[in-house]
Amino acid sequence: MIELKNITKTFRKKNRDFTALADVSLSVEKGKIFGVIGASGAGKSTLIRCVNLLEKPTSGMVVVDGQDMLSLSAGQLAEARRQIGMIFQHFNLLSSRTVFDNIALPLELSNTPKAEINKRVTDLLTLVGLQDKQHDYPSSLSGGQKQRVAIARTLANNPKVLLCDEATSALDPETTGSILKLLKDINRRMDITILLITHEMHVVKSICDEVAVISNGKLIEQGTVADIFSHPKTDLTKNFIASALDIELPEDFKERLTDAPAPGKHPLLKLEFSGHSVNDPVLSETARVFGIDCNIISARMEYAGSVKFGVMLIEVYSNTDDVEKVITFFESKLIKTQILGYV
Ligand SMILES: Nc1ncnc2c1ncn2[C@@H]1O[C@H](COP(=O)(O)OP(=O)(O)OP(=O)(O)O)[C@@H](O)[C@H]1O
Repeated sequence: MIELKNITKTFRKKNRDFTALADVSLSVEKGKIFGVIGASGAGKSTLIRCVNLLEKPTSGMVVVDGQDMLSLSAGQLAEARRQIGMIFQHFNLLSSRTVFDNIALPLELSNTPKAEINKRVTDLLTLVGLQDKQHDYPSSLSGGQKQRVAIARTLANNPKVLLCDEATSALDPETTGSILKLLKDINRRMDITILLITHEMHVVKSICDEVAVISNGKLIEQGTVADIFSHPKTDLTKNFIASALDIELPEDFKERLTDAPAPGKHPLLKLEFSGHSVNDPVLSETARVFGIDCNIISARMEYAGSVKFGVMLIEVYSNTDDVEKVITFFESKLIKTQILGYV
């Protein structure tokens, strides 16, 4: 449905050429959700804006639903863009129009008959769960409600593709979850292909089928979410995954945590499981082999396909010498292990 082939984009900055995208190629199959993740300035916005030619690539090819976008006339491009919806971090609603009228706008612009507009907008309001807000103005809505209006508005034209430019970055975690669920629902029910950009791996983990990691304008890794999560190759990808899995030490432990060992305190270890880790019952083996008990303080284990990955914080009931043996044992199972301190 979306194909970017060898896209390069250079900007002229202070009389010098700056390469924002370098030879980027990606392909999104119909009906899939594809995420592009990267840090600030990596080139994510430039990349997604190349799909509907809000940004014209310096070289390369953009094909959407079989159409070579760069070969279209202005009229054909306007028509093609109607098939490509886009939502933004800051919603871009018209403050002088009600919720209903914001959603109706694209239909008015395409001269849709009034009765049809009423029916379509009412259906869309139901789809995004905002029937009771139709007469309200954007200023009285929460961020999540504003994004629902923006989603309904972009769906009014029945697009085949939805581009999401950091669509949940301005929202709190709970609202983010509900918007991601809505996007997944739209993808499934309406068979809309979604390309999203984000700097948050949990967004990718929640709804994407495939992911590409962008750094300095280059795609440095791409594959299915299961593959990338279970076998990340680059440090950047590993860091993004770690941020999606990060777990907090409970307050009580934070207060008691010291850097140095002390009588009566136990080492607190952080174990990181990746797709490379051996899937053995390591905690019970530790107890059996070394006679050392472990207490799980906090854990977050996830599965990508059949591969387990995640983070676990454990308290080890042993003296300092013994803990080195335990760490060596975990490392032999390819579980990355670190002493966080003593509690
Ligand atoms: N119109 C422009 N003119 C000059 N440079 C630009 C232009 N647009 C983007 N850039 C540069 O291209 C690089 C990539 O920008 P882009 O906005 O695509 O990054 P991003 O990954 O979306 O970042 P963020 O998450 O902070 O929005 C940046 O260094 C930016 O300064």
